[in-house]
Amino acid sequence: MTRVALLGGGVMGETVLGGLLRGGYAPSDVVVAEKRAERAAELTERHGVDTATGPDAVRSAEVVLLVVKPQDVASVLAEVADDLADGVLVVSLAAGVTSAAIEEALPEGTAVVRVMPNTPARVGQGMAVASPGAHATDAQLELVKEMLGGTGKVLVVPEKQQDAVTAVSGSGPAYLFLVAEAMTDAAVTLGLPRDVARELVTQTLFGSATLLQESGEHPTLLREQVTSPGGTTAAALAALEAGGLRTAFADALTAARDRSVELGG
Ligand SMILES: NC(=O)C1=CN([C@@H]2O[C@H](COP(=O)(O)OP(=O)(O)OC[C@H]3O[C@@H](n4cnc5c(N)ncnc54)[C@H](OP(=O)(O)O)[C@@H]3O)[C@@H](O)[C@H]2O)C=CC1
Ligand SMILES: O=C(O)[C@@H]1CCC=N1
Repeated sequence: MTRVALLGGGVMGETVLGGLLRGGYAPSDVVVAEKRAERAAELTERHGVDTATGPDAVRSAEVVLLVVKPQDVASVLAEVADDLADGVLVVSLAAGVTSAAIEEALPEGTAVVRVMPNTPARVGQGMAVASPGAHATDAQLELVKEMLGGTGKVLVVPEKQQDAVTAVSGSGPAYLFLVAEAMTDAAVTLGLPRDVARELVTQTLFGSATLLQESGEHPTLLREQVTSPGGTTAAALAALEAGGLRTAFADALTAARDRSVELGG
């Protein structure tokens, strides 16, 4: 199996690690470099992986996964640049940071692939979107797709689309969790017990996403099928439109896209 160094063992680092292990990687194939010692120990205990400093982790790695905050990418690259193995593939999961900026910080010709994952990868239902940098080969892109297979779906797009992708699928789970929270609170306000409200909301989101996925039908059609003339749904949708839901989503995704561009500096 490909030898992997994972730099940054936070929320997304552990999520990707879980996906690798689910996809057939052994804990001995992966070494993690994580700044916080207690967090590194936690990852060893939970997943059985070794931890090391950044330079030690990358020395024998064929693939280096960069999973630190965008603001920390430059410093982590400076830390490991001299220790990268020949022919290494660097895969960055950092929002906003371009493959060109990473290539610039590494030895000439280093292969880079930029990826935007999301947290449903924790349960194997992630959406990861990959874009090859200037020096990544088709075989390296295939390797990335294969490596991320255990996290869920993987799509390849031109890198110029990555800031918009980040706004949609990268940050997207947070919007839907906010909807779940808001619906649950509203259900409690209507008098339902909280555990019942939570189950109704969770299964409704899960069922609706599954229907959208499996039917292949347009969301407008599926929405219309729920909306009986003069009924309850029409009343609710009118209130959501009056509350500016569509504009709020358009503004939210634009703000996320703009922030991604900004993080790329
Ligand atoms: N969370 C998400 O849903 C998604 C995140 N991403 C991207 O993934 C990346 C990581 O995000 P996330 O996991 O949420 O962030 P976290 O802050 O949870 O994880 C980053 C980890 O890296 C550590 N770290 C910082 N510098 C170094 C270093 N030099 N060597 C080793 N470890 C280091 C941090 O320690 P410390 O906290 O002490 O700095 C922290 O534990 C980001 O770039 C983000 O844009 C992409 C898509 C979705
Ligand atoms: O909020 C963030 O910046 C990261 C990137 C996408 C999801 N979380």
